[in-house]
Order: sequence, then structure tokens, then C-alpha cells
Amino acid sequence: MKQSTLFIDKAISAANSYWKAYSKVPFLVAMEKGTLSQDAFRDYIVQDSLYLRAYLKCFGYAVAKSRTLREMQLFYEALGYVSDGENKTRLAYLEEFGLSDADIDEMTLKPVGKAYAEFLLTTAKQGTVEDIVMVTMPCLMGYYDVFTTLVERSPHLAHGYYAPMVADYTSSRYAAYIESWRQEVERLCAGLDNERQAALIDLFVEASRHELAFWKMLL
Ligand SMILES: Cc1ncc(C[n+]2csc(CCO)c2C)c(N)n1
Repeated sequence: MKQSTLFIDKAISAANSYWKAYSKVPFLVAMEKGTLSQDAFRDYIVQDSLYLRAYLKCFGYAVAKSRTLREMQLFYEALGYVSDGENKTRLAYLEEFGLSDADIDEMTLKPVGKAYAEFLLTTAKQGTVEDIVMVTMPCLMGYYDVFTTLVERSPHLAHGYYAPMVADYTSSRYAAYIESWRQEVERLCAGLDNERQAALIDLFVEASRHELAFWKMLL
């Protein structure tokens, strides 16, 4: 296979050791085997709901830091996409546990999730649009990678209790969304000098490390 020269693929290669580990974490293996407890899944939905609030704010910062109207629209749309798309499934699970987003507002992230959220928000506050993009991509792209790997390995996941969640992250709509971000990353980062590119890859790797820690925090 011809090796990709896209900037995003360079970043994913640099974070390869983390990405390879995602689908092997105890939480996901238990989900796959059908042994995950309701308590552990509830905890995930709660922690993830809290995490997503920080994640959404990053796109808010990106809107404010945009240099063109097109960039503003890109991040405004990303905010909408994450808030609507992701939310429906998450809200349905939350409801099943007798919780609402208002309840979540009163809850707190565990230290590992908090460290990830703080890393995202510090980068968003201090950084440029490119920094924000590279720090938010491991979440968006990593989930596609994780859930496509999982259903390939265990096709039954496309049907059971976790089906709505699995469908969200493996759909052709989601695949197209990822593809559009791969191209945006290229437009934004391909022309930057080596030093800037290296710094952006470092941010991507660091966010990937936090993603893995988040998965490991859950079980
Ligand atoms: C810790 C953590 N990391 C990644 C995601 C996945 N995710 C968050 S926003 C988004 C974009 C599309 O809705 C995706 C895929 C998550 N939920 N929680």
C-alpha cells in the first residue's frame, strides 16, 4: 500500500502506540463480551457527558479565534454536529439511568477525565485554530477507529444494547464527517513550517494519550 503523505496520517502514526491500545482496554473488551456492568456503563455515560461539555467549548474558542468567515462556519458547524449528533444517543442512555443533562451539570469529572478536559481547554484558550483542531481530532477520529475495529472483530455489537452508540460511530455519515475533517486538517496544516507541524503533532499525540487514559479510567 502506498504510504499516505497527509499531515493527519503523520500525526496518527506518531500516536500509533496509543491508537493501537484503544480497542484492547478492559472497558471495551467487557462491552464486547457482554460482561460490562450497568454501573460501569452508567459511569461512562456520566463521565463522557461531562467531558463533552469541555470538548464543545473548544469549538467555541475556535469560532472566536477564526480568521475567516469560512473557518467560523466550520467550527460553528462542528459545535452543532457534536452537540446534536452525539447527544441524541447519549441522552437516551442518560434517561434510561434516570438522569438528565441538568443532573449532569451538578456532577464532576474524575481526575483522569478532568486532566483531559483541562488539557483541551488550556490549549483552546492559549492556542491557535490549528492547535484546537489537532487537539480535538483524536477524540473525533479515534472513536471511528475504535468502533469500526470493534464491530469488525465482533459483529454482534451492531445489534445489542450498545447498537445505537456503535451505529453513531461507524455510520457512513460519520465516515464522511471524518473524511471532511481529514481534508480540513490538510488545508490548515500542510503549509506550516516544520517546527509548527512538529508542535501540532505533539498536541495530537498528547490528546491521544488522554483518550487512552480516559478509556482506562472506566474499568
Ligand atoms: C472521551 C471521549 N473521547 C471521544 C469521544 C467521541 N466524540 C466526542 S465528540 C465526537 C464528535 C462526533 O459527535 C466524538 C466522536 C467521546 N464521546 N468521549
